[in-house]
Parts: sequence; structure tokens; C-alpha cells
Amino acid sequence: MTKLSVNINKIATLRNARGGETPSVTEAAIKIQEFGGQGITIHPRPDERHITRKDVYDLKPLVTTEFNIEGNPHQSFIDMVLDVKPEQVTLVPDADDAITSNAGWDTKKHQDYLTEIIAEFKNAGIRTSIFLDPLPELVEYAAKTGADRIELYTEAYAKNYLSNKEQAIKPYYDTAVAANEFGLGINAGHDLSLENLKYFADTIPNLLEVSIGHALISEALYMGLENTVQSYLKRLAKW
Ligand SMILES: CC(=O)[C@@H](O)[C@H](O)COP(=O)(O)O
Ligand SMILES: NCC(=O)COP(=O)(O)O
Repeated sequence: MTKLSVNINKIATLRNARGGETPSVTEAAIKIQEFGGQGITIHPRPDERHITRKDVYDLKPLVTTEFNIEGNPHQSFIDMVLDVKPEQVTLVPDADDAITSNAGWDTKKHQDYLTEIIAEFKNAGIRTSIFLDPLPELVEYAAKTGADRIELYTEAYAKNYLSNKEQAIKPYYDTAVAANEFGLGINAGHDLSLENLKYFADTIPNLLEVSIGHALISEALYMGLENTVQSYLKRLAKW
């Protein structure tokens, strides 16, 4: 079964546009879980452009499904995650000024660095996942860091899905096969949508979780949040 973790960064983006509490990030998390969402993902960035440190702490007691915190492991991020203790931390190597995440880790080059950080999270009982481009040759080094999972960075798949979905998914399939061989769990995310999700979930072997935000919150403007969450769950259902 592939779990749906809803990324609520965009709820915070909208809230921050007016500086008040509307729409409420905590209420969104509660509702998404009521509607069937199986996890809540956030990506607190150092400039707090959407999710703030306060949000992270406010959300912790309200996330009764699976709390996934994404981010570049600067010391302040590491300290916050160790303090909050979510179920999962996803390490993403994005520059502070990046508009959004735009690359996975070079796990060969950063193997020692990642190994050290991952050990800290593992000692605290937090599952670890490494954001990774669909490059099978990097999987071996991801496994050597001690990470529990990889998160496949799906922007390229989403971009090329409509023109040639078989070609678009090939590197992801190959990377997933390698991850299965090395005993790594597989998550995926970035630009997944109602349109491109089903083929991805049906093709990738042992896909454990997808985290989806931008498209889901955009689609919810027209379809409503409950209907949208449930439509995603249907795309992930195997029957
Ligand atoms: C790790 C990743 O792929 C992200 O999609 C990310 O969490 C989105 O961040 P923004 O919402 O800041 O674009
Ligand atoms: N890890 C990916 C994520 O949380 C959401 O990415 P997106 O759907 O906002 O592109």
C-alpha cells in the first residue's frame, strides 16, 4: 500500500500572504487527516516563507497519522527535528534561496556527511529518508549512509509524463529496483498530481509513500479539499 502524505506548505503560503491565521495550517492538517490523508508533510525553510518554526511545534500534537518534516539539515533544522521527533525526516539538499527543491543528494560525494546526520536521527528513533534523483548508481551510497528510505525526486517524471510516460518513468523504475535490492524503502514526491500519480504508483515496485502538496492544494481550489484528498487515495488504491 502506498500512503498519501499531504504537504501543507501551500496552506501556509496563503496564510502568510496576509500575516494572520487564515487559512489555518493546523485546521488544514486536522481536516486532511479526517478526510483520509495518511500523513502530513511540511518543509520549513530557513526564511519561513511558508511553514514557520511555530507551525512545526503547533502541528506536532495534531498529527496523529505520520508527521514527515523535510529540509536541508543545517544545525538549527537538526535541533528542531530532534526536539519535535516526527515519525520521519526527509533530508533535502536545497539552497536557502531556492524557489523550491531542485535536486537530490549526491550520495557518493556526501556519504560521510549524511551518515553522521542520519545516525543522530536514528538514535532518536526518527525514520530517515534521503531525497534522490532517479540515478540507480547513487542508491548503493544512499544505503551506506544508514538511511531507511529514499525519496525519489519526481519533477522530471511529472514534466515528461504527458509526452512519453514510459520513457519518463524508466530511470525511476531502475532506481526503485536498485533500492529494493539494497533494502531501502521508497518514497516519492514533487509535482505529482491527480493526472500523473496513478501510473507512477502502479509502476514503481514497493512504493511506500508519496508526499504531494502543490498540485493537491491547487486542485482543491476547484474540487474541495475532501474530494481532492479522496481522489488521490483512489489513484493509489490497488483494487
Ligand atoms: C522536497 C520536495 O520535493 C518538495 O517538494 C518540497 O517540500 C516543496 O517545497 P516548497 O513547497 O517550498 O516548494
Ligand atoms: N516531498 C515532496 C512534497 O512534499 C511535495 O511536493 P509538491 O507536491 O509540492 O511538488
